[in-house]
Amino acid sequence: MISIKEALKLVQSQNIKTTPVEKELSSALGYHLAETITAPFSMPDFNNSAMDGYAVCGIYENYHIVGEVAAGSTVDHALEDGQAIRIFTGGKVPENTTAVVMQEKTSAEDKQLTIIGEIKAGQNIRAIGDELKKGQEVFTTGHYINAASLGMLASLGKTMVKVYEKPTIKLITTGNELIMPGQERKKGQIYESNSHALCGALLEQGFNCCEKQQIEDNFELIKSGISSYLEQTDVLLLSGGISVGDYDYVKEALEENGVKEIYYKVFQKPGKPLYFGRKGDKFVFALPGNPASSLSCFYIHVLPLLQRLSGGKSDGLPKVNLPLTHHYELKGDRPAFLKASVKNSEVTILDGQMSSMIRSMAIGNALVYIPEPKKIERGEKVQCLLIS
Ligand SMILES: Nc1nc2c(c(=O)[nH]1)N[C@H]1C(S)=C(S)[C@@H](COP(=O)(O)OP(=O)(O)OC[C@H]3O[C@@H](n4cnc5c(N)ncnc54)[C@H](O)[C@@H]3O)O[C@H]1N2
Ligand code: MOO
Repeated sequence: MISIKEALKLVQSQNIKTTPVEKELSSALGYHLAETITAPFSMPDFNNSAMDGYAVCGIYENYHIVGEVAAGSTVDHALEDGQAIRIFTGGKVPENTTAVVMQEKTSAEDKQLTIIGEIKAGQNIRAIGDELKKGQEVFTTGHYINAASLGMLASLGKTMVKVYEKPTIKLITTGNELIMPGQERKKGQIYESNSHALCGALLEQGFNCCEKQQIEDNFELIKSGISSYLEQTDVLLLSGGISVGDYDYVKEALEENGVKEIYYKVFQKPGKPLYFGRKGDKFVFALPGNPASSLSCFYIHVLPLLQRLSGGKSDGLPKVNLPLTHHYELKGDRPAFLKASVKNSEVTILDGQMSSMIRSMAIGNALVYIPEPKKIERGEKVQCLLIS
């Protein structure tokens, strides 16, 4: 059995292959850049008005109005001393403009403009290069494309960007006791739920479960299920059948498929019988079947690999240290990831910590990591992994 730190390091140290692809900007949300972006022109690349008002030349109380500049007008204007021009937000500021005065601080009659209050040179002018200079680095390789990045890239005139492809992911759930929601259930059977939680977690984190299947506890069926999925996917996830029971066939079926074990069993709760292996460029995680174990193992151990495979720089869920709202004692012997709720910059460890219990995870939004069994006082800071 290895420690959590060792397990994470083993994932982190894998040689991986990332694939750069060209994507249209409209479908690049959630990807990581596979190129460095530099500004092809300054932003803004013409001096423009930050207000609806008047561009004025010189600092006076009265000006002579000589015309108008609407946003989008490409006509070149030049002001002379004592002249003003009507201008609108985003409009190109004429040559020789001293400042732009917002409409509310002026009064205009015929061609005569009177200023109310003081004018400061340069006011309300968005100058060339204020945000970016031509040639300046905008984003580096690995940058995560969020909504604002799409806006930034579009404002630089980009229609295509080079991003890292995301890994393809398939999921096999195993267990004779599992039936599908909607089917009639007999005592001894339960509804298969892990695939729903795992596919949801994948989506939540920007990945897709391309295909999933449920296989009964039958060695040959599990072996051939693994074989066909492994051929077509970058990452194979399995749930259940990875412990030591007589019907736990997953580990052996993976071996028979030529998957090399990187680790098996992590000293943690939940998720002790976690398996990680690889075959060539393909990675396999066999997650323990208990619902909370499989989902926590996904967030803690699978997500960092998926992030690396998609060219990202993050290392799993975001982490913060927050004070606990109550006293807590971690019993047992294993380091634990406890289902918790973060609210108002504090964290509460929830009831229902057993590996079979998923409701506490559903109503919570974080996992609290406690590295060893101990008593923790109210107000003491603990590490929180933020799920949402
Ligand atoms: N003798 C030992 N028994 C167990 C050990 C151990 O060390 N020695 N470890 C326990 C721990 S810890 C875990 S976690 C589980 C993991 O076992 P498996 O990965 O083999 O999972 P299963 O036995 O198939 O299932 C466990 C549990 O979860 C339910 N389950 C499974 N798949 C699903 C699904 N897709 N949807 C909903 N629920 C699912 C299943 O019915 C079982 O109740 O092993 C312990 N045992
Ligand atoms: O590791 Mo298991 O997930 O404790 O029940």
